[in-house]
Amino acid sequence: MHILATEGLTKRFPTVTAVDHLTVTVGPGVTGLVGANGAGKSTMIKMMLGLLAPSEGTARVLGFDIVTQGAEIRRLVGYMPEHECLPPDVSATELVVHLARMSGLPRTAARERAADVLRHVGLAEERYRAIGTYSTGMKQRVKLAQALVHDPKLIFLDEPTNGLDPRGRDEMLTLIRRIGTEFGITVLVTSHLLGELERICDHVIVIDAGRLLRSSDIGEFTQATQTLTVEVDEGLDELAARLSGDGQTVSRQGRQLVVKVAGPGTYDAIRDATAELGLCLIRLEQGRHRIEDVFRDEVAHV
Ligand SMILES: Nc1ncnc2c1ncn2[C@@H]1O[C@H](COP(=O)(O)OP(=O)(O)OP(=O)(O)O)[C@@H](O)[C@H]1O
Repeated sequence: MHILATEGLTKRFPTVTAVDHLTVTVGPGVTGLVGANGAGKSTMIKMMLGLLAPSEGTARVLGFDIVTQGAEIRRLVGYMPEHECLPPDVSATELVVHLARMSGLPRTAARERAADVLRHVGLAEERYRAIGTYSTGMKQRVKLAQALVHDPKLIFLDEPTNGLDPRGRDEMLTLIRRIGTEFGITVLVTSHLLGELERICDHVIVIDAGRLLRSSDIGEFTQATQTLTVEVDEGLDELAARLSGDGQTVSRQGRQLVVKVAGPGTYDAIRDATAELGLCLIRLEQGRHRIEDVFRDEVAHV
């Protein structure tokens, strides 16, 4: 079942075509929309919300037409915008309760629902403090909470990890994955950082200059390769020499060795070599294609 489907969707601004004949579908689960800055991700989301009219083409979100049924779509969809847009003088609780009331919830239900979502996104006592005093990570959580408060079927998250430090980024990604799996809400999340979506998405759509480069399940992006990545605490050069001498094809990548799998004997050779050299094996893992590799290769072919 398609949650969202576009057909030749195009948006032209006076000097740039932001979205260019995009035909794509999104199903349930967590989908990543990936592209460099300016690729057209935010423009695409604004069209999906019925806030920006397409120049050409059509699209349906949850079965509703984006041109004529924007209000129906916004009733069922949550939106976390990219840019800072929160009023500094009110608390997270006040803002989220207010937005719950605006979406039609009675006063008591709005309070309860706001408390629930703020707890889910990890805002505790600070939710009573003015938003102007929050860190970037806390503000991102408030933006996420307001996107969830009316119990949407689908949410659009525009660069939710922007401005976060590595730990905040990690926590936000875990939260997004939970929203997709535990709450059963379909998620479309954008990022210009290709690698970070690998962890949380079921499906990835890659766009470049408004055009579709690729739309695939995550497994197809990160298929197993016929290599093993080996990491030891020290003695990497010794190990490389020993494995090469043993007839294995070995290359060094930073602090790791990449060993071509010639057959089951490759695993034995690595085990025996590390044991005989008395090295401490930290990692032995099957190599995988990373989204970055796929993206780089496909952009190179455009
Ligand atoms: N209202 C507008 N008027 C004119 N040009 C616009 C407008 N909105 C976006 N653009 C242009 O359209 C292109 C796509 O912008 P968009 O914001 O959709 O990209 P993006 O992939 O979301 O990137 P970013 O993460 O940097 O926002 C850019 O060249 C941008 O300058």
